[in-house]
Amino acid sequence: MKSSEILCYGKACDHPRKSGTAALKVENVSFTYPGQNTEVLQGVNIDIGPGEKVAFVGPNGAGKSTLMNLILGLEPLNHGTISVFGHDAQSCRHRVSMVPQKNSVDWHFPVTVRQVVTMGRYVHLGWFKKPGKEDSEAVDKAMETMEITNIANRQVGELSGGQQQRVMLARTLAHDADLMLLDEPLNHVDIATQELIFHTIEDLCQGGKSVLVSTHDLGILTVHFSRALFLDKSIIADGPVKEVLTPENIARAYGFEFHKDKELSPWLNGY
Ligand SMILES: Nc1ncnc2c1ncn2[C@@H]1O[C@H](COP(=O)(O)OP(=O)(O)OP(=O)(O)O)[C@@H](O)[C@H]1O
Repeated sequence: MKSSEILCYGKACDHPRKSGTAALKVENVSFTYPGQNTEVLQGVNIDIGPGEKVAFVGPNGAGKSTLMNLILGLEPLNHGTISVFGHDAQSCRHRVSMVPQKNSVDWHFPVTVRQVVTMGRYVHLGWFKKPGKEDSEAVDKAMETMEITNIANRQVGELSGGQQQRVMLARTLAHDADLMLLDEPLNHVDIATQELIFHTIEDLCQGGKSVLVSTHDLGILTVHFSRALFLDKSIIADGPVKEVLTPENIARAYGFEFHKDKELSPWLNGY
């Protein structure tokens, strides 16, 4: 995926949020990439409310990034519907922001940290209007939250993996979307950055934002999430972490056989 696609938000719509509607509603979505003949998503249904923080779990190739790209409108939908706060997701792209997987961004793009974070404001501005005081303040605040103010003038290509991840999160904060899709935000980050990311997500959800976080780290589910969605082309399980994080569901999602008598990893004991 090109940086220009990831950084494109589409036109801001002025549809008010419909009261009582889900932040995200995915209904019967199936998807096949153009020119391919295998479905990568099959009959997916998801309903996420305002203020919810949901872990999105599944093996490599399960379709997590594909679904996030469909929600953001980066791929055209083949089958089913996706709505955001009661409106067709395609017409409400400014309400949704995404932190893409780190390796899907072209980090050689010659821009500074501050310029990337400011891109989060273009959805409110359009590409041709200059950022004003309010935008500048939003950018400052986002950089402060992600603790990157001291590297504001550095080129993003020169940064470490963890610093780049903080920059992409700051851009999302500056965007101030209502639904945030974070695609493996914990990859390449140290424990301090992980903690910062979790605290930030928690604050966002307390403020009514909805956040969907894809992760391969099942160990964090019980600590940081109350709800988890297991996907492997179709939804394998969806519900409170305490109920869905079972050896059977993990085995189903990751496609291995579960033996009751086999010893499990320590963090699964008790499930
Ligand atoms: N542009 C594309 N064209 C064709 N097939 C694609 C494309 N992008 C992804 N795929 C395929 O779609 C399937 C789902 O991939 P996707 O990246 O959505 O999975 P994922 O769950 O995000 O995996 P991971 O955990 O490894 O990031 C895979 O089989 C992948 O090969």
